[in-house]
Amino acid sequence: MPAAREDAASEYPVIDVGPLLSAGDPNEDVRFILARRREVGRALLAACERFGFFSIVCTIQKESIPWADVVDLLTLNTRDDLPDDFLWEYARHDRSEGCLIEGKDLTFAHVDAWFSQKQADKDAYAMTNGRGYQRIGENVTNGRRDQHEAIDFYRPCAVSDGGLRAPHPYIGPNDLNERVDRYAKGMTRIGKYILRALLGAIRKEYLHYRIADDFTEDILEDDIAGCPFWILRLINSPGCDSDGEKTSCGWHTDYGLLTFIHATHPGLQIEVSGKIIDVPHHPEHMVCNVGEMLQLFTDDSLKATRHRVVRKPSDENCARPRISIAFFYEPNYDAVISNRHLTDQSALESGYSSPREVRYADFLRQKVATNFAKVDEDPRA
Ligand SMILES: O=C(O)CCC(=O)C(=O)O
Ligand SMILES: [Fe+2]
Repeated sequence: MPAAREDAASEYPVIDVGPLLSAGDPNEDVRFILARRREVGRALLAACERFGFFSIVCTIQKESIPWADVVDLLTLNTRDDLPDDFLWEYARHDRSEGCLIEGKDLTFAHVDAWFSQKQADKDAYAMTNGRGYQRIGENVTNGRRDQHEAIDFYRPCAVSDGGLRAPHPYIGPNDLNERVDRYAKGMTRIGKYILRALLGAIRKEYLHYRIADDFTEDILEDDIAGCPFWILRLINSPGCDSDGEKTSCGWHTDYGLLTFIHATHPGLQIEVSGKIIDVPHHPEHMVCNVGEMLQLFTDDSLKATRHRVVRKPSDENCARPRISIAFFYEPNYDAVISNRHLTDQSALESGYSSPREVRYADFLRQKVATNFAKVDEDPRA
């Protein structure tokens, strides 16, 4: 194993994406602002190539802004253009009186409250067509039952093709649907800023690649991810006792462009160059990882890394349930994703790369079908 890989765990990247989300000081020379953004793009690219995973923080005006506030502020701001000066204004504001928002954000407490209902009440919203509530053991990875319960929400769209698109599942008389929609709106923006920074870095750095003429920072805006599908998955993983580990979610890769995970406790592990790394947990960090569609789009240069979630007796508060909010930023539902925009020239010449394409909706449907595949025992037994 190359020496550079040996201390991979200690080099797990934590990236400040503040410069992408805020224009910064209006009095500052715009060249410095752009240079800072390019630097973030390069850091994101290096992280995606080497780990396929990284954690993000948002610092504005030397202050670390909690993700709940970032997401809420991006949701409130209806401007579509970049740069966005909203967060800069927020950081200048006296926040001693608390959050500016009227409490519409999606918090762990909301998720916990939903899962704390009686089993029969949750079962009333059981999953249909990929959306809705799943009991512990109903989600299956690699033929094994995952030890978590979850609710899946999909981007609300009209059902037009008999596919997985549909309105939200009905999940009971509370405002979780509304909170999910708001969270998704803010997270979609964050996903878009990060993807743009990544594509910009690729164009500058990938001199050894064949880059299609239409490959610009805007390429994802229309047919590929102009109207991105999303899945928001609320997950409750029971704690473990001193008897041993509990696999909340088995080894897998994610399907789409980028995944964002915000969780109450540690448990996420990734496999990098054959080594298993515990993703450092920090309550203010959001974990981000590359999905299979982004790996395909970049001709495998960005990695959809295998990961799992395991509750370990050695982790702090291991007996407590772990709540996670996983936001999957996906391509347009109907997008056809191919590797034609970015081709590793040497891999093409040596026969390691060939043209590939998939229709995202077909890919997703097939993946969802596998996730809830039958196993021998009855999950409700
Ligand atoms: O619960 C988590 O932290 C992540 C779960 C996960 O990897 C997934 O749902 O794809
Ligand atoms: Fe995942």
